Amino acid sequence: MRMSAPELIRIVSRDSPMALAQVERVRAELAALHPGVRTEVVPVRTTGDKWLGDLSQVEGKGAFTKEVDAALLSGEADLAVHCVKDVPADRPLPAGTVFAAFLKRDDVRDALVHPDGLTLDELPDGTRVGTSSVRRVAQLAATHPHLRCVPFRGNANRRLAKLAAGEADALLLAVSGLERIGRTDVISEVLSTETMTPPIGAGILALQCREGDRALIEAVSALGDPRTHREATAERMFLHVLQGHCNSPIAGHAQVDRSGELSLRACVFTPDGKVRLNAHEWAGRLDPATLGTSVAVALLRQGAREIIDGIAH
Ligand SMILES: NCc1[nH]cc(CCC(=O)O)c1CC(=O)O
Repeated sequence: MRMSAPELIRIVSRDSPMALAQVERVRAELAALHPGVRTEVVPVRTTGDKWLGDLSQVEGKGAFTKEVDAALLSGEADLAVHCVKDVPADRPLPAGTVFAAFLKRDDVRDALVHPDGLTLDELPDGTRVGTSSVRRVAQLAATHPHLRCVPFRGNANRRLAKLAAGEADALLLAVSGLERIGRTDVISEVLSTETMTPPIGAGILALQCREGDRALIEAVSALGDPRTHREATAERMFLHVLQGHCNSPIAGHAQVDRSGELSLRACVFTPDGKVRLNAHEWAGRLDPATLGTSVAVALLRQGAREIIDGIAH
């Protein structure tokens, strides 16, 4: 039996400009699919937005999702929009919630932002690159050891403002994030995924609902993209099996190619970038979650556990 779509959907998300732009995308896609449905936005400020110090001191990654999940579970809102990248994968989703859809994936690549338009290879010795991401720091240390990473947190708009104020000489930011806040004009170079392997879930938005909300789940599941679903599933299972923490330099990119084949390329680094473990496998007849498991096991066999557990968090 087809249930009728709810009359009102209250959408909760972080209150950063990027997060609110994400919500507008969801509202536009919902309006196209269900013209009769009204939507309301419930913005919340998360611990990760308030705390600009080291994330490991505020329970790591859940810092960007905890308050959003709470609003969903308490019934203040019906639908949460998350960057998959910010949703912890080492533990299950909060009990009572499910992903109802993964929206079509955006650009997965990172961009260099340099005020004078230099590329990564053109940056002079000692250039201060603003990033707090252990994944970006480790990869830059390996390939561009003459650059100096300086801790840089806050939402993308605030990071651009801090760059303009001279707190760093260059920045690394996700292309998809800059697209969402309408600031691709600041990009001086888009880095290939070989130069900078993306994080798990890069460029993917997930819609999360209460598990029992069947009518809503049915109404929003049509916004999901099957190919993105396969990629997100492989990447999240990979991270789940590795049990990485917020200070683990882990990167991974699953991709469905033109023939429909799913592959996953992933790496684990030491924080100084001196050791890099690599694995790259095709799914063949494996389902996406099993591919994620297989790639994680390949890295564990190479010593990933020792690297991850050896990093303080
Ligand atoms: N850490 C914040 C965050 N969470 C998701 C994105 C980018 C957008 C995405 O990958 O969905 C960003 C900004 C960045 O890393 O530059």
